Parts: sequence; C-alpha cells; structure tokens
Amino acid sequence: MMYIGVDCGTQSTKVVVVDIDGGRILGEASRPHRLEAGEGGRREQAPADWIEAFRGALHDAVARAGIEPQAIRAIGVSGQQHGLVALDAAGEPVHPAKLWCDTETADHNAALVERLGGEAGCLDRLGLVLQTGYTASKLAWLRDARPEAYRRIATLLLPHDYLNFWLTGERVAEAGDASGTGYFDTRARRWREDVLAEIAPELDPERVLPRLIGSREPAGTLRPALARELGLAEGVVVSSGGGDNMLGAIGTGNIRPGLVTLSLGTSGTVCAYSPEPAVADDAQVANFCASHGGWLPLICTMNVTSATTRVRELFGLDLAAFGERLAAAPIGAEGVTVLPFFNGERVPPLPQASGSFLGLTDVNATQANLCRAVVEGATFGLRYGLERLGGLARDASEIRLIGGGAKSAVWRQMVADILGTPVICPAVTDAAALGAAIQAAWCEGGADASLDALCARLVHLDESSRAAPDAERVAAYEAVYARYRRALAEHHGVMA
Ligand SMILES: Nc1ncnc2c1ncn2[C@@H]1O[C@H](COP(=O)(O)OP(=O)(O)O)[C@@H](O)[C@H]1O
Ligand SMILES: O=C(CO)[C@@H](O)[C@H](O)COP(=O)(O)O
Repeated sequence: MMYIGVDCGTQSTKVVVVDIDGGRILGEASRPHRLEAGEGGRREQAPADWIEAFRGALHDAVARAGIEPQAIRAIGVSGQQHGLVALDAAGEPVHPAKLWCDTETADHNAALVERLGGEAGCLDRLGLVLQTGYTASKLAWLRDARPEAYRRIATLLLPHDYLNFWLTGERVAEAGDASGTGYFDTRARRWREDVLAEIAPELDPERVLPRLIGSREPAGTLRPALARELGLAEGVVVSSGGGDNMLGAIGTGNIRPGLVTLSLGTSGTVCAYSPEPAVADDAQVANFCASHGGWLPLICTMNVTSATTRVRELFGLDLAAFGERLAAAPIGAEGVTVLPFFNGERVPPLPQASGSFLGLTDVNATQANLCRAVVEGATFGLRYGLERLGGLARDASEIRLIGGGAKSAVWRQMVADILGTPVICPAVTDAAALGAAIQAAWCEGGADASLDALCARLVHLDESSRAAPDAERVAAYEAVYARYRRALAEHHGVMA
C-alpha cells in the first residue's frame, strides 16, 4: 500500500513515496521556493509557489518510485509553522504569506503580549507566551499595514492548512500546527476566540477560524478534478497533516518520551514528546501540541542553515568546499565567535537583533575559521535552547538529527559534542515528509492501524551517520560555549 508525504519547508517542498507493506521509501524529490526578503525583517512567500513546487516534487517522486500513481491511497502534508495565509471569500490569498521567520511584526507582538497581560496572561490564556514569528502578530500587522487586504479576510489558515485546502477544498486545522497561531489554547486544544478578538476585533471567529479536526481525522478527500490532473485516484484521503516539527517528530519515531528531535533546517528546532502539556515557567519554551496526540515542547532558533548559507555564499563556496573549510578549522575557530542573528532571533528572544562576528584578528580571520564559527554559533544557540527545555531533553538517550545541515558529518559530530548526547539521522532525506506519509497511513488505515507499528516499519536509521560525544571534544566545546555565552551577555544582555 502506497502513501505520500509532503513537507512544505521554507526553502523547498519535499515529497516522499512510501510502501507500507514493504516498509520501504520508494522515491523522494524536492523543488525549491522563492523567498521575498525585505528591510525591517520582512520574509514572505507566495502560496502559489508552494503549489507549483508541490506539483513538481510529486511528479518527480512518483517517477522515481516507479509506481502507478493510482496505487496511492492517502496523502499527508507537513508545513513550515506559523505562516499567515489569509484567504478571501473566493479562496485567494489577500496578501503574500508572512512566514515564521518574518520579524517585521516585533512591535506588534510586544504590544499583543502586553494586551494579554504579559507573560503570565499569555500562559494563562494560551499555554505559551507569544513570540515574534507566531501568526498572531502577523494578523495584527496586516490590520495596521494593509487594511484593504485585511478587510477581505474570510479564512485564516497556516501553510499546511492551505495545501490541505487546495487538495480537498476543506478549510480545516489540527492542534499541532494551530498551537503556533497565538489564538489557540495549547492545553485545552481549542481556539481562543477571545484572544483572536483582541488581535482582530473586526473578524468573526466563527467565520474565519477553520474547523478543528483531530490529528487522526482526514482533512477530506482529493478534489476529483485535481485527482484527474495529478493522475491520482479519486477518493484519495488527505490526513490532518501538521506543522513540520510535529511531523518531523513522527518521522523520527519521537512519538513517546525519551528521544529528542533536533532539526538543522532554515530554522533550528529541538523538541521532545510529552504526554502532558508542558507549561514551562520559561517563556522561551513553546508548549506546542503534537500532531498525533500529546504535546511537543519545542524551542526554535531562527538562524541555522540560513546563517551558514549566508557565510558560505559570501565566500562563493559550494557545500563541498564549505564542508572542507569547516573540517580544516579547529574547535573554537581560533577565537572567532559568531552570534548569527542575521534575521533577529526567537530563542533567545531578540527579534530585532543583528549578527556579530567577534574576536577577529590578523591571524584568525580566515575563511575556515569564519565558516566554522558560524556553524558553532548556530549550534550553541540550539544548546542554549535545549537547556531551557529541561529534563525532557536533558534525559534523552539519543538525538534524532534532521534537516539539511544533518547531511554534514562534521556538523553531526559537533552536535553530539556540544550537546553531549549521541546523534543519529534517519535514512530518509526529509523526516517531516516521512512523518506526514506515516500519519496518512495511520489516518487511512482505520482502527487497525497503529502509529507505533507504522513508525517501527518505516523509520529506518542511517547507522553510518551515528556520532557519539567524545570526552576531550566535549570539554573543549564547554570553554567555547562559555565564550559564546559571555558574548550573548555582553552584546545582548542575555544572562540566564
Ligand atoms: N552538507 C551540508 N552542510 C551544510 N548545510 C547543508 C548541507 N546540505 C544541505 N544543507 C543546507 O540545508 C538547507 C535546507 O535544509 P532543509 O531542512 O531542507 O530546509 P527547510 O526545511 O527549512 O526548507 C539549505 O540551506 C542547504 O544549504
Ligand atoms: O517556526 C518554526 C517552529 O516554531 C520553524 O521551525 C518553522 O516551522 C520552519 O521550519 P523549517 O523550514 O526550518 O523546517
């Protein structure tokens, strides 16, 4: 039985075709997206680009799988979290989607947090503290900055909800991705219409909020005309889908406590499954719901491969040459420290920060050291975040490493040494797409399908990617991390 998983990331859409009976990944493909970046932290994408990338990647993945597309039984969609896809009554976006990494709305977010009663008020009403990047402040910004577009809003969706809408015609949402809107109570798993009313008083919550469905419920079935166009069978089920981090957790087998999934994508994320809502006293921890029931407390940093790519491109290096420079420099990059906040930062909460290269001298200012220092800086940011997640992450036996950066052996070893925990990657290229395919099979399979059994069958680990922490390197990185923390304190006042 064949299933398809789709992951609409920041840089590309990836599609995977899986065969449940054989426990095999049959085909994978991806197509890139354009990102509109502007002054003041603007980061937007046209939802039509996601559809175009979806079509192309679906075509390529099915061709690589060498299967008859009519054999596909269900599709699951994972998407970058938080992006605001506001549709008009005809189902057209009223404005390009403002993305999770857009920091133009930092002032709106600060005002909203205050209006909700500060951090305590946010925790009380939402189960988490609003961060710049969550959907809420994008809506507040649209109201102020683009009133004509705002007036036409008929539905508020997230990127994966929008792809589900395109596939099925249904305007629905599920708890995992809805957690990141900022108008959803993550403990009670329900919309907070009163909070939406504080953000956008003119919008009728009954009308604009999509219908909430359970993680195991279908969003709908493929629209017949689209099924014909894509060469798929009529009646193909589309599962609820979810946020990319939620489906990345499923695709790495992180569906019970004990593991950590760490993503080196455009963003960096660390998350651990919890059967209980984890309302932390630390405002930086996002108490998100999982997309298979339960919760997925998470921290997210905004500058990971976006930052490393920036430095790589400044030097005109391809990925192989960048990897060589990384390996050539010693731990600590001979004293160079990078605070890679090119696009502001979410954890620590510095949405209006900019990046810094520190400690440069005539001797250490080499390509190799600068490449190494930006990768170390991005990884130290994740350690800072992991420390905030507390016991759930600290006690994990293994880190399941995903995202584009996980392809680098040097970076994998660095994660193991900086976090002091063994690391392994899944065999599939995009774990969120695999998680989406697994969720699709779980949804379509009815009562007999078990998520544990599906993960056991389909989540294969790449033994050759294993990296164990080495005591000498762990100690060396401790000193470099202390230097990074001093720089954070000195330049941004981040002490805790
Ligand atoms: N070997 C590598 N070393 C470092 N970065 C890499 C490597 N391979 C891919 N990447 C980077 O990974 C990024 C894409 O990661 P991905 O997880 O697909 O992003 P997203 O899901 O946010 O779209 C790109 O910036 C790419 O340059
Ligand atoms: O904002 C978050 C999580 O809260 C990001 O993790 C986005 O979900 C984007 O993910 P990638 O494109 O980096 O995979």
